Amino acid sequence: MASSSTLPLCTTKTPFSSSTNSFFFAKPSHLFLNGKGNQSFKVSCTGEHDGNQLDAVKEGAVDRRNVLLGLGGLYGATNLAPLASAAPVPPPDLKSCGPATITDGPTVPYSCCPPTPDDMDSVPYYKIPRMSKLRKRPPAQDVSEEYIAKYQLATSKMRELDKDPFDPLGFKQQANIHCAYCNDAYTMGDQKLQVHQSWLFFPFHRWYLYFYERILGSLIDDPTFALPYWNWDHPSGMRLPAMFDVEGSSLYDARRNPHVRNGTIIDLGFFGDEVKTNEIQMITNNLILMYRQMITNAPCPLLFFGEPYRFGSKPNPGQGTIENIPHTPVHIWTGTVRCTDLGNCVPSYGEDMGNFYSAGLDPVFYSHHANVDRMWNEWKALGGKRRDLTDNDWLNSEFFFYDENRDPWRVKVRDCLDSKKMGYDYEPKATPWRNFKPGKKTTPGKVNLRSVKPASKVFPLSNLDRAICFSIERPATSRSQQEKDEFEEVLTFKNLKYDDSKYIKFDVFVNADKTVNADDIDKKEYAGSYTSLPHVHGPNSGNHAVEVQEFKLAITELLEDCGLEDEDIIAVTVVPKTGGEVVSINSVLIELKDCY
Ligand SMILES: O=C1C=CC=CC1=O
Ligand SMILES: [Cu+2]
Repeated sequence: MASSSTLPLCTTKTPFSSSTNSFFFAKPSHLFLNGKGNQSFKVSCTGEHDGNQLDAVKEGAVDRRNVLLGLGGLYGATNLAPLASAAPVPPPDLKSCGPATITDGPTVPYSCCPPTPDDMDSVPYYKIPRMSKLRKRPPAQDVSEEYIAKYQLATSKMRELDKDPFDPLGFKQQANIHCAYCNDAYTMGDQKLQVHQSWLFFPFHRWYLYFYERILGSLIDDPTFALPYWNWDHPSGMRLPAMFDVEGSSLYDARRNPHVRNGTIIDLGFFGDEVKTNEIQMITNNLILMYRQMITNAPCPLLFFGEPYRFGSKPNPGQGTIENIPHTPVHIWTGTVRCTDLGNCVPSYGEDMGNFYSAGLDPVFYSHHANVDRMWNEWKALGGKRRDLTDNDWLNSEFFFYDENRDPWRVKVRDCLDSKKMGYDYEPKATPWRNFKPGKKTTPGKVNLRSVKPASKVFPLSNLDRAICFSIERPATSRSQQEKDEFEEVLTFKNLKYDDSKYIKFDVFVNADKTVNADDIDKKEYAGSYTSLPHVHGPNSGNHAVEVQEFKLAITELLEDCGLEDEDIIAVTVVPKTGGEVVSINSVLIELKDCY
């Protein structure tokens, strides 16, 4: 599909009072108006893109600078969405379900398509049945033997249904749901559908677990049955829950990394780079990561949920903080790693948990995602600007599932925002990470900026094969609390390019130098990490180059903690952990961004 590379032409018929008023596309679906004070505006954009005539007009009044204007139907060409109108992601058309494409997986064609209803168009919208009693999901490390026996029985009954490979309630068919939605089996317009690396991540997995749990309950005739959550955000849950590690049990999976079996403390940042440290430090690192991903780096909805993903969008627009870490590292830590006979073990899509197509074949997947889902509730409970997105393209996106009666249903994101309304909740467990601000300040005072190159001399960076340290200007200093409440200070890495057949991870520190020990992230200067999984590619897909527009880290709180708020220039250090040699970064800047 030929696509023009220019953005639609927009003109403002706006009685702006001064020449400083201008506008620009800062995100494909958002237009920023640089304006001051109160004023009315009318922006009309006309343009043509791929045969779609665009006519979008938005009127209104703005009352502050840098207003964020969501021009409903307007997209920048980079989004490749139909410019005539924005649209939510529709449910997959099962008739177009095709073979999965899998990296490092089976070489033979692998199908994970579910049985197709006769008439897809007549599949109705699901209505959540009334529940007399909430199902309460327990922390996996605290359940009784009786509960474990019940869960084992339900899972073995589900596995027995595999005797009919087309029974939608079978264990393999249930695992194939994840494969179909993640390994290119479904298309969306002329793109492949992928529910990871975007704002669909949380709602898709919530609906997925909702039906999985109800099917298990129906198999043991217990509508109150609730999945256990792998409580990896609490020190007592930072190991593989014992119930999954009993050989011969229906909850066991032989295809796991051997290190999960001896009660090893999990590394919630694992990307194949074994951190050499002791258990206490690992638990500390894990709690620091949880604090950064739930609090420091996720003050705003899009930073938590992930980037917009609409009808026609390319897959993988960008992941939220929790999908990034700890969700993906838990997958990779649990899945097998391939070791050469020289003992060089690297994660390489290790089944089951480490590969999209097979992750659901490990029963612990559903407990892992139960805790990911619990983080959605915990994040909103933190308050501030932490709330659900209000974009209708998110709210009206849809998925398709079979229920416990083998009936096909369409479901919407907007109907899964409140787990209690869906009939389940989580048994409470302490969240020690809430107050676990990094304690140590590694760099006394300020890094000596005279010995550090400015970002303009370091970027564009052709590869990240070693730690780099650079200085960068801030857009404002000594910001008032009101300004900090209104605009988040964000460190943004622009146009990352890399070979996405590789695992990528790098850590970011503010006001630390290149000698910083990245295995001990209990330091105020640790800002966060970028991670990327190898993405699946079809056969003969050739070049695996991918370009990620932005990687953002919210640093308002970190600057406060490090006593840097009055500095107009700060030092940033980037430490490669996995795959840095194939990463290039075009530029880095610090910007003030509206929290949306
Ligand atoms: O979401 C996933 C991330 C990594 C590997 C498998 C998954 O399902
Ligand atoms: Cu997952």
